[in-house]
Amino acid sequence: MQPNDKPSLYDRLGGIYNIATVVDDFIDRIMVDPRLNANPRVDDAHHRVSPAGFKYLVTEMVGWATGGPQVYSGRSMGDSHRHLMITEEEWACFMDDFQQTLDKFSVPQPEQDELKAIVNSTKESIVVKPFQEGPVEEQKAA
Ligand code: HEM
Repeated sequence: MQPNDKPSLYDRLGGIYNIATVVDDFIDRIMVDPRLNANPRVDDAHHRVSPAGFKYLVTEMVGWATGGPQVYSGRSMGDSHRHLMITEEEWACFMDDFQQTLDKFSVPQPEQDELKAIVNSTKESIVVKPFQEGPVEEQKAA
């Protein structure tokens, strides 16, 4: 970081220990959220993947996306969610869980806004459009 540059979001969040703590709470929240597990594909995957591995990948991704030294090694958002057929309503529940976690750790508003913008940038790859099969990226490619 140059002396006059604004610190990265990663640094403003307090680095990987803080990020991992927030991800730990968030993943524990979403993996048992009955609103998300009402989708049988999500429920099945939430019982198939290990919480520790899931937390590892999401922590790595958030470190990478916020300007930290981590390099995300997981699958693309399309590849890891396409088969889940996630709806707009489920997306809203996921964001509600996210808000609860951000508030629990009193993440300041500017950093909350930046984190939500990062998460929202993945929405097109994750949420399916109503009345059509397949995620948005596939529909565009078609
Ligand atoms: C309603 C929203 C979402 C739900 C219900 C959901 C659920 C899931 C589930 C069940 C898996 C395991 C899939 C499998 O292995 O079959 C998964 C993987 C993953 N998700 Fe999500 N997800 C959502 C949104 C997001 C968002 C917004 C992000 C990040 C910005 C994210 C990051 C990841 C990552 C990093 C993985 C692991 C990828 C890999 O296995 O390589 N998810 N998600």
